[in-house]
Amino acid sequence: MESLNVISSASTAKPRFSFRQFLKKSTFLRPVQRTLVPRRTSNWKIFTPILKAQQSELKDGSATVSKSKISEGEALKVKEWEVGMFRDEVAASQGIRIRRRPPSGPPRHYVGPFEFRLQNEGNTPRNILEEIIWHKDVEVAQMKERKPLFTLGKALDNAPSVQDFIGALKGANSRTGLPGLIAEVKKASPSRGVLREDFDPVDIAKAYEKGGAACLSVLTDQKYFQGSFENLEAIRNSGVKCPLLCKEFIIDAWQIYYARTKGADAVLLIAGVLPDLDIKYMTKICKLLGLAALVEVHDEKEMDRVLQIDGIELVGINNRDLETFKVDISNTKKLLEGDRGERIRQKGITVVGESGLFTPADISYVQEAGVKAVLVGESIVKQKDPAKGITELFGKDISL
Ligand SMILES: O=P(O)(O)OC[C@@H](O)[C@@H](O)c1c[nH]c2ccccc12
Repeated sequence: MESLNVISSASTAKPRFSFRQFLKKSTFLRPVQRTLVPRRTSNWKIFTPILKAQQSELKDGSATVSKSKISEGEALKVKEWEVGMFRDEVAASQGIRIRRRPPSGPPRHYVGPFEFRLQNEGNTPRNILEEIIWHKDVEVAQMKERKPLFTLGKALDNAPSVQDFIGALKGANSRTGLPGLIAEVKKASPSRGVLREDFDPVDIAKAYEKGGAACLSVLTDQKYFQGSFENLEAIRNSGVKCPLLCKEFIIDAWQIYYARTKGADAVLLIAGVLPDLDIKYMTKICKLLGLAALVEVHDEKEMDRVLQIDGIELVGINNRDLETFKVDISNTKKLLEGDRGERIRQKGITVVGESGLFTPADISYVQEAGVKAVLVGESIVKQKDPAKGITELFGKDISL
């Protein structure tokens, strides 16, 4: 529960009721109990009109026409959700600490004779991940304005056909007996700075493919990772055959459609950022577009949230805490132990060990923990010849 600071007294008059009574009466202090979707409502019921609206907007820009078919009650729920009302409250109730945007304006609440301010409501991000998300929120709004969904229809039709991302990982795993490799094309990161000065994304992608990578991950965030959608597109058009993961901070379904127009075969969904309903909705859009969704978790709580969502096939365990940058590869093991690991196996989920993998011993360690794939950036992107870097990472040539 947030603590409260009395920052000033709006009136010198004596309060009409005690401080205790006042706390009880003030509505803004009560936890928000509204849920956006009644528990029993099937998610499809809500998603179907939105997905249909998106489809018709893509076809002829007529989203408003089909949206009018939504019943009033549903439209209200959809609206609430679309505009992000109460989003942060819903997210917080699921243990998500990342807020979507800075709380704007002076956060003053006039209740009774006092003026109150909730602590921590300043417009300063709490950590780097929150800073990235706040920046992304503005960036996506601008991109959407420049290229609304209905303008993407043609580009979607002309996009290169989708490659089977999960199939490629499983195939590599059974061919080599080692985890399938997703090799990351990453120039820089907020935690490690610039990883490689002479950075040619296409050359690196080709070297990765030659070295035996099953799939590639391409950073598209510009500000914090020095990546771009041009890099993704250039790699797709360069003759490289590996399926491509668009490594982006997705907060809006529009980004998934956009990633597909640039040739993505998979997208990343970060559970530490997205509430359950967003994950459900976005994985449905991925299915519709033929994309794989790599749902990333970092702790037990996020893993448990993801495990109660149906239809998730690919889960990444990030060994790096995106809020503190601390890396610990035993995180992969911890999240795959006991009952949790058993449920993951029963559900047939392919698990990807992510971040901080540098040596053959690291690869064996996460493989023994139960992963069928790994996502590696730094240790191979830094090598003069990234293909050789892969051989060194696995302790053998996996291209054969
Ligand atoms: O460079 P590393 O430590 O091998 O990590 C790669 C990848 O796991 C990491 O880049 C990553 C994992 N999840 C992310 C989410 C956003 C940005 C980056 C990431």
